[in-house]
Amino acid sequence: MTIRVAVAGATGKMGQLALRLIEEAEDLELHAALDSKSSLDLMLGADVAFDVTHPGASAEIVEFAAGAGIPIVVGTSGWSSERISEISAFVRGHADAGAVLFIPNFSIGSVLGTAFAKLAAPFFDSIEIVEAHHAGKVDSPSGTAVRTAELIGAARGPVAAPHADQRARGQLVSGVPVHSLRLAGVAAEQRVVFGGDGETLTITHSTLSPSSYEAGILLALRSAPEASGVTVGLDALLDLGLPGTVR
Ligand SMILES: NC(=O)C1=CN([C@@H]2O[C@H](COP(=O)(O)OP(=O)(O)OC[C@H]3O[C@@H](n4cnc5c(N)ncnc54)[C@H](OP(=O)(O)O)[C@@H]3O)[C@@H](O)[C@H]2O)C=CC1
Ligand SMILES: O=C(O)C1=N[C@H](C(=O)O)C[C@H](O)C1
Repeated sequence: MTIRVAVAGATGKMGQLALRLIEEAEDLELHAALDSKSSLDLMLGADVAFDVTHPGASAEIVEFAAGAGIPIVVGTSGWSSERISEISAFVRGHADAGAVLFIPNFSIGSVLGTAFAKLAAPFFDSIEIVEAHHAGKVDSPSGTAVRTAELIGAARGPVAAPHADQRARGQLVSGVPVHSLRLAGVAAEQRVVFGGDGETLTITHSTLSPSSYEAGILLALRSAPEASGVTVGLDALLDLGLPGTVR
């Protein structure tokens, strides 16, 4: 069966990547390509919608697609668990709502890095995240850092974050200090640093090329038609084979 995909954010870097993947895949077909000026009605009739736009635009796109019964894969950042809860309530309240798959990071290395961080979290009292992205990124902290911090917070409760009221100590997300760098020359990188008794552990993931997102985008697009409700994270679509699966 061919899956017809409507791409929101089609003129952007991620949107262009999605268009190429859809063109190359025999089981995917482009239904519509939307930019910031497009009517969302263009999505109607698609089997799956793909949102890679702007944190300020994503909620309207997600609600439109879900409300129209179109499953949507959301790659746009800026979705905290609090905002996701609002969409979950919306989906629960609409019997015919399309499924919503929030994927903070399509890269398998990043997903594993987050899973390893969740695994390590109960063993360390000091945990901080340093993320670096290209200078054009409009949101901070990154969606990946928010997701990682939320999973760490859920796995262990509060971390030790001395003097967290000082601005240079970062932004607390689920009690975890997150430091965001925005630098020319960088694509994306995340370091989760754990401080213990006489030791530190650092889990680093570096995105070197957008090709790292390709397999995850294809997996999410192919999974969406069969999905229901709200899913968060590519790990939910993968068998990571780790204890304490990252949910
Ligand atoms: N989940 C993941 O693995 C990844 C997620 N991302 C996230 O994806 C998003 C897009 O990233 P990227 O492609 O680099 O961004 P770009 O700036 O390259 O592209 C943004 C796209 O969104 C559109 N857009 C901007 N504002 C609006 C609006 N108000 N309504 C509708 N469409 C709008 C733009 O259209 P126009 O041309 O008309 O302005 C453009 O097509 C970001 O949130 C980023 O953090 C990025 C990489 C990986
Ligand atoms: O804007 C980006 O580039 C990225 N955004 C996502 C995020 O906010 O985590 C994913 C990836 O880090 C690239």
